[in-house]
Amino acid sequence: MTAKLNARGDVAVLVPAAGAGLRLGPGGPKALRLLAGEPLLVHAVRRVAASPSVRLIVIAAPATEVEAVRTLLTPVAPVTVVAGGAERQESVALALAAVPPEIGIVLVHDAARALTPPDVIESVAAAVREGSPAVIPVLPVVDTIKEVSADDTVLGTVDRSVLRSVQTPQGFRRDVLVAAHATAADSLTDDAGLVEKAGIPVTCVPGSDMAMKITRPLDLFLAEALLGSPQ
Ligand SMILES: Nc1ccn([C@@H]2O[C@H](COP(=O)(O)OP(=O)(O)OP(=O)(O)O)[C@@H](O)[C@H]2O)c(=O)n1
Ligand SMILES: C[C@](O)(CO)[C@H](O)COP(=O)(O)O
Repeated sequence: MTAKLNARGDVAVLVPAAGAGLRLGPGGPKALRLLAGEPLLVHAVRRVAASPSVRLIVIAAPATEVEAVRTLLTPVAPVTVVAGGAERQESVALALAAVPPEIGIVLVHDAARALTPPDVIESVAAAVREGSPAVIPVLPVVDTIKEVSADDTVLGTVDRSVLRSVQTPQGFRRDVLVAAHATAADSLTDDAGLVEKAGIPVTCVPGSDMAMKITRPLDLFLAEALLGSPQ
């Protein structure tokens, strides 16, 4: 059954899903790779659609898979599908262009973080609604972190108490995200980075182990185990 989105919701979620998944190895675009028999994108969109704040979902799909992604997601949730770009940042900008101006809160959420629970999506949206212009879910860093030189000599040990591992969804006031993308001079790995560069404060909220990014082959095994664990 297709999940209905909340017509009274105030949030659009952009789902960049156009990446090749090179680090995952051969097997086609990562968002369409299977986890427990279903594409990662289906897992991700199902959880986004279960978030009561969400009124609109825009997917940036691999350019050759736009129709296939529309067909794939028809039984899952009503979505808008656009062709993504060569870089993640371009895919996000293309999806952002499909958000009507009356939606004031925009979240950007990697298809690769396929198991992110709806409550993380809700807490990011709530923090933007309560007045933060930009919000990111984070986890503490658990390893000791070293700074090293190009020849692998240790230069020093970084104070990890001031570091955070950053997840998605990242949430923004729509005007803040639009301005950050419009003025972006460099390619950055996340959207909050663009907002930081514009001098706008970015607030952290707790992330979740379930929001891990499926990047390497090991991550698929870990995600499959997480799916089977009590959540
Ligand atoms: N041109 C791109 C590149 C990435 N993404 C999306 O951005 C998210 C985070 O990217 P990452 O996990 O690094 O995915 P890939 O770029 O596919 O991975 P790799 O670097 O291993 O190829 C993913 O959902 C991916 O589909 C995108 O929409 N468009
Ligand atoms: C946006 C992101 O998921 C935050 O951790 C991440 O930066 C995606 O990009 P990457 O290509 O894996 O660096």
